Amino acid sequence: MELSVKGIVRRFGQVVALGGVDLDVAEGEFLTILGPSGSGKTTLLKTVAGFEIPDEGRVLLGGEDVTLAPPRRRDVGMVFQNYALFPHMSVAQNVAFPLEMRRRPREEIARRVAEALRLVELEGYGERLPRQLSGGQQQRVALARAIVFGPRLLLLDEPFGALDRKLREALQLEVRRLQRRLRLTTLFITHDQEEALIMSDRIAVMDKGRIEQVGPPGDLYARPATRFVADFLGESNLLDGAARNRSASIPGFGAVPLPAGQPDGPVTLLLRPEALRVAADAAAMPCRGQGRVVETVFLGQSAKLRLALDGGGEVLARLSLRPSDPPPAREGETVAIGFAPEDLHVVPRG
Ligand SMILES: Nc1ncnc2c1ncn2[C@@H]1O[C@H](COP(=O)(O)OP(=O)(O)OP(=O)(O)O)[C@@H](O)[C@H]1O
Repeated sequence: MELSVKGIVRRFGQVVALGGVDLDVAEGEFLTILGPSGSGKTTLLKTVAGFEIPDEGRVLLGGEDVTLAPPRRRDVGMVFQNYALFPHMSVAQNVAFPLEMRRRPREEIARRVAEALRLVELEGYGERLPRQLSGGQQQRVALARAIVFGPRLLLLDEPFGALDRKLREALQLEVRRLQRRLRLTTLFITHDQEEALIMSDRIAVMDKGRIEQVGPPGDLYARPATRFVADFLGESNLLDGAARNRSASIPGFGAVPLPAGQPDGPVTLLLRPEALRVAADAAAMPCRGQGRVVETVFLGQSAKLRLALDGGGEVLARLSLRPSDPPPAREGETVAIGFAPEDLHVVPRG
């Protein structure tokens, strides 16, 4: 493993910011830490960077224990939300800074700075000052500065947070391409689940100083290990029912079949909104109920329907639409709702 975090505990007085975190990041991997505000993401990143010393646990980089090593000894490149470029230095001087610190020869600095600026598509911007650049360009300079010295690990803490949506999407893809091309081992922090799904090889979902689950985006989305992960990553219907003899009775839908090995007792089932069908499309589905359309939201390529179930409770359906499709249902209308049992996922814990 390029980066291994083992049993990290960090307390601030009564607050347990990190409550025993284990994490491995492979060489060339893009791993995202996703979690709500206050879950401990930044504290974890700072511990890896060397700005925080943990109360317990170890940080290994390339097999070497760096838990107590100062940041400059760790060979880690970093980009934060708020640019943090040196305002009085030109773009080229900003990018050259890590190489100057390492006392690299002048020709090497010139060559590497030019190459880094080319990689972030800012050739010809070397003489400008940061304030003469847009927010997105400044973040690209910060990225060039973070990679110019060939770091062993790249740390990104909400680097697109201050940018508008269009620019953020463009930079997300740009960073991803660059990261793949250079095979940079990357630890990325965000609270934006969509961003995590787009960027990552794997996602680690954090809550209250702990990692709830780690896995590829598709796995976490389809098979969340906890209620928190199911809820935090994507939109979800969490249906509480009672399991008995490989089926569960769910209010509004009656008995639905469960996978083998499911013990009897209370069970929480995840049903993603896109698994639901309504009105005529529901007829062919093995599991069916009925509900009243409480709200419809048109989203262009899809529509979102909030439905009040006959048995009490609500579910959210997401229906994909073709341009020629009529509206799927009107508010106030009562419609059939259906789904296939293989789209149910039993949420294991919590
Ligand atoms: N220096 C500090 N002193 C006291 N408490 C701290 C300190 N740094 C972090 N904390 C607390 O530790 C917890 C985790 O904070 P952290 O900044 O790591 O969360 P986060 O997930 O990065 O949040 P955000 O997304 O809002 O940045 C919070 O409860 C925070 O208030």
